Amino acid sequence: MSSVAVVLFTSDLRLHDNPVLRAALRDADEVVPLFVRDDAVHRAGFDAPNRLAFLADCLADLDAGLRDRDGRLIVRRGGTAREVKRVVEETGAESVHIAAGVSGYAAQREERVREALAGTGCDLRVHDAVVTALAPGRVVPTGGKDHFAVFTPYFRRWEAEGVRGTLTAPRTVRVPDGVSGDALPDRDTIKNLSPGLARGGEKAGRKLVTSWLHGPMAGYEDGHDDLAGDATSRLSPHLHFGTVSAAELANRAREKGGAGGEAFVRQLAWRDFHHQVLAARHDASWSDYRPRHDRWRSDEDEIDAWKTGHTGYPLVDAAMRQLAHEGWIHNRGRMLAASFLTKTLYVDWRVGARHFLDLLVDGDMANNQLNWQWVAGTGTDTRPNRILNPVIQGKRFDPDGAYVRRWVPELAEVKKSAIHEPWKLKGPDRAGVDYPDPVVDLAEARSRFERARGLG
Ligand SMILES: Cc1cc2nc3c(=O)[nH]c(=O)nc-3n(C[C@H](O)[C@H](O)[C@H](O)COP(=O)(O)OP(=O)(O)OC[C@H]3O[C@@H](n4cnc5c(N)ncnc54)[C@H](O)[C@@H]3O)c2cc1C
Repeated sequence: MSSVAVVLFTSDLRLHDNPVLRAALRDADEVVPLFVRDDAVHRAGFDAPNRLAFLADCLADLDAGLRDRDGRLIVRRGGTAREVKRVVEETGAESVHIAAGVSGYAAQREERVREALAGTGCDLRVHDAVVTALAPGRVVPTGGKDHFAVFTPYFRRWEAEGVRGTLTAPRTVRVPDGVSGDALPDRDTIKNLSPGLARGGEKAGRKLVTSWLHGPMAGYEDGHDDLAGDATSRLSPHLHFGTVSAAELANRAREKGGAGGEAFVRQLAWRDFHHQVLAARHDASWSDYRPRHDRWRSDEDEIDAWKTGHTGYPLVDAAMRQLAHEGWIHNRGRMLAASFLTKTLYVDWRVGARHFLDLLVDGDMANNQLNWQWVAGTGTDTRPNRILNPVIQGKRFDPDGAYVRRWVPELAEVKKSAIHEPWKLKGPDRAGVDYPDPVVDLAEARSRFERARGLG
């Protein structure tokens, strides 16, 4: 009789460089490639339409890739532990393989699967360095701490440790007969999608990687902050869903080398850095990593102006409108939008993080929550009280105003000298522009924040 293993796909929706799939294929003659659409994700409001649509693409592509290899994807809906147990009982599987996750949800899911399998004779095997390039906890600071709280020393150790080797995709995946699944989710039935949403799937991800490595990555060091140039990889949703492997990407970028390659690999280490923080501190998803005793403001009109891109600060508004349109924002735009909400308006970072999670196609517990905390000064930033000024940021990172004009069409005709300060326009020039006055005065907002943090 053939032996069977289950591969429980989670944030690793790929066939290339997938240690989970490879290990299952080594263990058994036949493999059940399983994805469970867990009701808990829905209950937590984490299946936002943009991510659900991207996920639908990923699952369809994974299924197609498996079919090319004589297999298929089994999708089930319900509780993950219950569905895994059912598949184990139906197939007599002797092992279940899963990637180690970093969030509280992932830890709980793993625990529930372990409990469900207890007494069945089927082992749970958890694989590291699947979701991240380097496994969380693989490098730790001297002195007994379980994670790094500062990026630079982490990065030194990350680089010295090196990333595991890349694995090839399997040629054949034999799936036992008679295992039933639900229909794949249908992207076309998902409502409230951002109109400019990217397409998901491993094929799309690998294509993007190849064109990135052989082209724009060379200019990444100089160009990564140029908002209008849009010269970053846009690989974040693929890394989030695991259609692109972080380890393989780091290896390939390193091989390609150059200043662009090095700068890009450093960003992948930032991703690992936030993941190792969350793995050690699940509470940092929604609680201050370093409490500053903030007594946040909550003005609904101001929050609404921020969400809809009507704060009167062009660069903030451009970023927020890009979010609504694409479900994605350039990193510089994310930093500015988050600084404006948490420091200029002095609104709780959780309000902003929730809104980003509702729209971002790459919305991710580690990267979103910990970057929000970093910007809010409740996280790992060693300068927690810095405030980004939207006018200065605009002049520096969008000097011609091309990014603002792209996303805030009301300002399309405004001349370069006033594009980041349209309130300075006079008479008919101002009257002809249907754009709000600033929601807050920057100097007053700065004093308010500094007082609140006990600095002034
Ligand atoms: C407030 C805020 C919220 C954010 N929310 C998310 C999120 O939900 N999901 C997410 O993937 N990223 C998030 N980021 C990090 C970063 O903005 C995005 O990863 C990046 O803009 C994605 O674009 P890219 O793929 O073109 O990045 P590139 O510049 O091409 O970088 C390559 C990869 O490195 C990683 N990376 C880059 N910058 C960071 C960073 N600061 N922290 C962690 N990883 C990084 C990402 O995986 C990215 O895809 C957030 C940043 C801020 C300031």
